[in-house]
Amino acid sequence: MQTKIQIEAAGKIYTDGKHNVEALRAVNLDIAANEFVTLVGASGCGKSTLLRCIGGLEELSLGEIRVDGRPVSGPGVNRAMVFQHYSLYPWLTVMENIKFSRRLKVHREGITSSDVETASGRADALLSLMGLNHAALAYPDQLSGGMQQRVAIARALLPKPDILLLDEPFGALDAQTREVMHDLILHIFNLEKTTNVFVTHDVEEAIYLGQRVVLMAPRPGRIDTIYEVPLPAERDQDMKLSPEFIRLKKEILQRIRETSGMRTDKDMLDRLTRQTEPG
Ligand SMILES: Nc1ncnc2c1ncn2[C@@H]1O[C@H](COP(=O)(O)OP(=O)(O)OP(=O)(O)O)[C@@H](O)[C@H]1O
Repeated sequence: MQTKIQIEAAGKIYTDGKHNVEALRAVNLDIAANEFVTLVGASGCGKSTLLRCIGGLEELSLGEIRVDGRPVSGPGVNRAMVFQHYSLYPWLTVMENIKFSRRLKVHREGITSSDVETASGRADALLSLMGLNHAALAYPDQLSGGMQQRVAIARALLPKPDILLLDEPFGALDAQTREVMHDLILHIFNLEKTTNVFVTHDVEEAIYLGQRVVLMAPRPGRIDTIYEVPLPAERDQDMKLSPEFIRLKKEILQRIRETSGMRTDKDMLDRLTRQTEPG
């Protein structure tokens, strides 16, 4: 098993000069090439921070992240990010959006126009893969949320990244569209052989997509538990009804509740009832 991403004693402290927030403490994690890892945990446990540090959008305060053995010191074309908000350019068509990063690089890094031609072939292929051929000339505001996110994913895949970093990419979509997107993202993962790190609040999504689910805990942000997902590599929606799936979902949800520092509903109800009882 070849290690793709090594996270070693990673720490991140945000400070505004007066207050410090320890967003990550002593995070250690190795992610193999062509592995699909999902990150879950209570709000504020550092999932997005960790993803942004892998992407090079944020600098660690302590420790190191290496990709292919080389320390991450900023963003790179080998690591593409997809966010919850599609961040498409409203004045560009679908196809122009997909090719946009390539166009920018022509100016910035002296990529030749023949590189751009090759990218155009790939852009066409990605457009079909996403089922968006009919929408190539449409503008983002003419598309549904699911279609916009497919454009954002195609744009991220255009430069053939080895690593896809996804921050709640389906968080704004309705349940049916999410299911379709889950199968699409798994299909792309198998085709493109990327290494995926996927942040989500949705435990079911984390289990369905991930080979491992990394549960993080807040204050300070840290890894609490790593779960191997006991499902066959080839997923299908019916697996969500299997006893292993349901058992793991329960276990992870329970642990998120325990680590979130919030009281369980029953505790809270008992307390409220006591406070409102007369005498
Ligand atoms: N730019 C920033 N400046 C200061 N504090 C920050 C910044 N970004 C994140 N934080 C803090 O760091 C901690 C971790 O935040 P982060 O967004 O990584 O968590 P998360 O697990 O992704 O949360 P959520 O699930 O709510 O999106 C939180 O306490 C957050 O308030």
